[in-house]
Amino acid sequence: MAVPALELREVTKRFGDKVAVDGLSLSLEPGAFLGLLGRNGAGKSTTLKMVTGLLRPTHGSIRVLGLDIEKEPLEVKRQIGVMPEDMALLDMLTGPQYLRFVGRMYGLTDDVIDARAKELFVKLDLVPGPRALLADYSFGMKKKIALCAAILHGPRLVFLDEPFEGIDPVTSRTIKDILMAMRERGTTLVLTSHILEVVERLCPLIAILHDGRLHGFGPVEQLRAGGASLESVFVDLVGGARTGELSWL
Ligand SMILES: Nc1ncnc2c1ncn2[C@@H]1O[C@H](COP(=O)(O)OP(=O)(O)OP(=O)(O)O)[C@@H](O)[C@H]1O
Repeated sequence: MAVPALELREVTKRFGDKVAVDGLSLSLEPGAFLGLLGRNGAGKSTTLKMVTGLLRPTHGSIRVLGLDIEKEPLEVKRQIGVMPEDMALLDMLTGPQYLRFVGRMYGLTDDVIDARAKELFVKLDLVPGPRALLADYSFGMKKKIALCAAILHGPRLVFLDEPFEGIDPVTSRTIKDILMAMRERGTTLVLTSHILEVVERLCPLIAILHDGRLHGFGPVEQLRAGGASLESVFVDLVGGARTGELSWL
């Protein structure tokens, strides 16, 4: 059997008394495309931070592309791509400068970086042009640059935290196409999103986190057995929405 692209065993993360992730175990085959779902505060970003080496688990073990993240954190970081939730970009740089900075960290030559950046700028319609500073980019443009930085080096495993948040519908379509093309080439992808219609169409594999625990994991068709929408499956698994009027309206 192939070495899993990602393997979590009994992973727990505590922040003081708060248990953000609680004994999470899951394994992804190479080439898998996982949609990681959960309500606000379910533990999705904490999980992504742990599997990308930004946070250490309180308990449990994580292997990424066969590497133990505790023992070989740098090698893991070299081999993966990450689009984090908080997009800590370097505001005083232009887009192409930022991508050079990121590309050099991955050992790419400037020629390769510039050629790939040019392609990405056209594809993602990054209109501010080569001279605009990241500080002046709109939220959606920052998202796009963060995506460029995550995939510039052609990683085999990519983690994307809310890639479609604040993105216009046309760019959203382009991003979906890029992700599908990466998947066809065998890249393993993990994304979080609250846009269930997008996840339903894009991700063949779904994990649903609730209070830091796995409440559902499997192929999307299996979870939706009986023809239910992913939204109803999700709401059933994590508890119903509160209905009723507000007292003053
Ligand atoms: N650094 C931290 N210190 C204390 N508590 C934290 C910290 N980071 C996360 N938490 C808590 O852990 C829980 C899980 O947070 P997390 O950001 O992983 O949720 P999420 O599923 O990504 O939510 P969202 O969909 O709103 O982004 C939350 O209750 C959050 O308040």
